[in-house]
Amino acid sequence: MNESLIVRGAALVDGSRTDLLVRDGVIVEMGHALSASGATVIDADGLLALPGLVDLHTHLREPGFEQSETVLTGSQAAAAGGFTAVHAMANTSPVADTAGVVEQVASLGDAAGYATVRPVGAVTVGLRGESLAEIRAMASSRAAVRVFSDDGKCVSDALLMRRALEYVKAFDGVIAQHAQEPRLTEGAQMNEGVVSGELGLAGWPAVAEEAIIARDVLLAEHVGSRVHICHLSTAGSVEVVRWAKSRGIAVTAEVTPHHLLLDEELVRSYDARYKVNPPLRRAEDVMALRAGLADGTIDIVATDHAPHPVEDKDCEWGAAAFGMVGLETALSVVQASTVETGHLAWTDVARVLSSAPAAIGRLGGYARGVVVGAPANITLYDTAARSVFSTPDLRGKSTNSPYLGRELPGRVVTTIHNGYATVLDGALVDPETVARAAGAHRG
Ligand SMILES: NC(=O)N[C@@H](CC(=O)O)C(=O)O
Ligand SMILES: [Zn+2]
Ligand SMILES: [Zn+2]
Repeated sequence: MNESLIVRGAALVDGSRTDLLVRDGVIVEMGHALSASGATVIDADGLLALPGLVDLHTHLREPGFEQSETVLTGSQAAAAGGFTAVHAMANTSPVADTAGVVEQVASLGDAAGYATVRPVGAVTVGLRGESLAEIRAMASSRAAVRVFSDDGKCVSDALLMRRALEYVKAFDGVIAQHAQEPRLTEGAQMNEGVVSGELGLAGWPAVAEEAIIARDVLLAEHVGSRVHICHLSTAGSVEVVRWAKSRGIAVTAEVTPHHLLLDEELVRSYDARYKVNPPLRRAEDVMALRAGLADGTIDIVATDHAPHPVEDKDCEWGAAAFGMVGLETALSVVQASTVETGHLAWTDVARVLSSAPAAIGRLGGYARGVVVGAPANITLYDTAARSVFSTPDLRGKSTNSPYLGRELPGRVVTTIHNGYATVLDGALVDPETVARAAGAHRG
């Protein structure tokens, strides 16, 4: 295979303009007026070339919940959002707690070809929090799992958490904790505070998140291992992580796009599209999360894309499932909540949505960005576009987006994964073409 591609006149995050020559899945040359015989030319005039986005926290739902999402449809949603790699959470059925399941998920991702799919392994068998899963077998399997999480559930047993941290240290893995003290959140429906009091909904106190984070950074320090905190949602969580980093603890943290933009006032609508775990918090928390991302306390933005079928969302608040889809809107929501507010520059966006999550997941070449010699994972983005987000913009199987009907900035125009296009001019490239290109890339 000697497929070549020229991306013409893209703006890089540092503001410079360049052409990019891509051959056999690698960026081989950057400069002006590049040419190559037989190359496909993509006009990127006026577009920003970001490194392909990497999501550390995606729910793809396969195996087991294919009515909500599959590896194929979820990676199509990812490509539409400018992602070229996703980490698929383990709360499937069966749970991804064995080498067999993680290898199955990775193979489905390879076959689809829309993004690199890295399975996350469960920390405990069946996510039950009772005994450790086959962490070592998943790490040394073909799927080479490096991120382990019981996400959806908290590893609340301190001894199990300690043992898990000790285990992953041997192969440079990381435990991604869903920080939710279960006893403090029994029956919880929304953030605990003034609004929950007014609405008469059971509250979810900030301390339930912060206490687990405090415990786990201390355990990580004690063991000398890496810990990652999923979906930080409170000002206090930012404070705890800031303190831990100041002590040199190897902690990394993520925030979701929705926690950067939306707050608990939306729950007054009783619209279950706003029901999510952890819950939308106060406006002060949103501001603290933006500040924490800006000063580096929070390392990355991760979508927590959580598809649910209509019947689990189109119902009364108390009965509805927790979770929102977020792959297609992530970059636009980050633009609205951090770039347009002056918290981040585009170089920072490239870091928090690509190189930093790639580094945490130990995704080699992905951490390098748009440079000669790096794998050609490139997202061409129109920062000046503005449009009302609507159902046809959703490319996954589920429609539980809180942004439907909302005006958002930016548009993903083209996504290039391993040197071939998965999205061209805003449209998904068809599955057969993508699968063939992916197969050719694998050789
Ligand atoms: N975020 C959610 O509200 N839901 C997630 C689980 C999780 O991320 O904790 C899901 O799997 O639906
Ligand atoms: Zn979670
Ligand atoms: Zn999740």
